Amino acid sequence: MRGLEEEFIPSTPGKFKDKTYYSVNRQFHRCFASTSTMFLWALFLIALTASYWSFQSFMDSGTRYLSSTWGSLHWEKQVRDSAQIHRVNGISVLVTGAAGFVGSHVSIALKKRGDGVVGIDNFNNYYDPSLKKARKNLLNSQNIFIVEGDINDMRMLAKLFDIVTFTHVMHLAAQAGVRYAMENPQSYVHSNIAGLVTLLEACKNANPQPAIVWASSSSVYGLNEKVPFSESDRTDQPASLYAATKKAGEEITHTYNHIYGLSITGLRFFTVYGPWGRPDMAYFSFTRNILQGKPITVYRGKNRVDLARDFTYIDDVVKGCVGSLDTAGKSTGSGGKRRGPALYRIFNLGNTSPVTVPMMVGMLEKHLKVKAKKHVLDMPGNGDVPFTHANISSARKELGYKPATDLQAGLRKFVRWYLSYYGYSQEKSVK
Ligand SMILES: O=C(O)[C@H]1O[C@H](OP(=O)(O)OP(=O)(O)OC[C@H]2O[C@@H](n3ccc(=O)[nH]c3=O)[C@H](O)[C@@H]2O)[C@H](O)[C@@H](O)[C@H]1O
Repeated sequence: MRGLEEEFIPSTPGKFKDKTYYSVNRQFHRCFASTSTMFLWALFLIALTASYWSFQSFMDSGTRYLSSTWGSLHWEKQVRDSAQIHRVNGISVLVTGAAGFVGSHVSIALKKRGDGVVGIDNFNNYYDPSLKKARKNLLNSQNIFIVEGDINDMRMLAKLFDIVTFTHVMHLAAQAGVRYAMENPQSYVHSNIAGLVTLLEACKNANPQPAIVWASSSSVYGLNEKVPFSESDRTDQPASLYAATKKAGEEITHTYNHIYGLSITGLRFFTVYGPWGRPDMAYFSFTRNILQGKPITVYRGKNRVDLARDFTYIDDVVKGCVGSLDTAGKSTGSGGKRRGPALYRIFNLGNTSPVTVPMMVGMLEKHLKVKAKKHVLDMPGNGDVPFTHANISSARKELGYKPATDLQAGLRKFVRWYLSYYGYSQEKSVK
């Protein structure tokens, strides 16, 4: 006897003979109504749905394996290749904020001497993201891979530590800028507090744990009036939310050192400037406005005293960062517990020779060969401090830090880069 399905469902369309069509059709309707046929149809529909879902998941995993998004095999290969160490006793460093100003410079310096470097950056639009993309392209050309992601993404961080045994983390991702904190306070909490804690959690969980070097800020000295600023001076009078989040970062990292044995080095950067710099900073935006014939606003302190900054050239800061990584020692924790004492250090990375803002403008005018249209304004209560001045004796002793570029020479290099990057004719503007 033939089974029902063989009887009524042709294996190949067109096999039915005309003379049997009506009787088959009658039987078909009769049988379709029968319970067993219903059951077969239901089975057929279930099988169809199941194959649709497995096809979908096949397509998803295919995309995962082939694409460059995080977690894919291709992505993992890029991360591993970038983390490869090419020198004896080299280190493998996860650089956060790698498409940023200091991050891009530090990444290149490490890669050049043969260390493994993997970057991470969220490419946010606090300032022109095309500059960050240009820095990224520069890093890619040096075989440094930058993961596009946020330090608040714990899963992604865990994945990175799963793929690579990072010996160090250079944590430079942050919401920067003193005055912007009044416009967007939440962004400081998101990056400088929540993001920092997420990163520290990932480092704490890693086995072995990396040593951490991270960017604090000269702004933690706030209203401190004792000059020059030493690391032991009071830092409990921040003048801006930015400063407060950096100060909080110093306390938070201390707890991770204390409880989990993470090696921590906090670097208080003093108004870092130079080629590939940040467009939101005064020297950068002044250059743009001067070249475009637009006015610049120069703030002035109480009693008409000029504001001053201990402007620090990027190459000097990079040396301080690399020196910190090289002397950081090991983290001692494992399995979420501290197993011995680990270093906790804080260093000023400044230049030790403050320059007033009007003097800085004069240097730019000289290099650009254009007079600035200055509007002098009393400093509004926007989080600014009147002056900064670093005592760098600790960094000199412990890191061999020795700033070598004064503001005049550093701004010349910056202007040269600016004119070339933005397509100005160099002969006309710079000596
Ligand atoms: O050391 C730090 O930890 C910080 O350094 C930097 O902050 P600041 O020292 O404030 O630099 P920056 O904005 O270039 O203003 C310089 C001077 O120009 C004055 N200034 C500024 C703008 C303006 O329009 N006019 C003006 O006179 C202004 O009043 C000030 O006196 C980083 O941005 C910050 O992220 C952080 O890293």
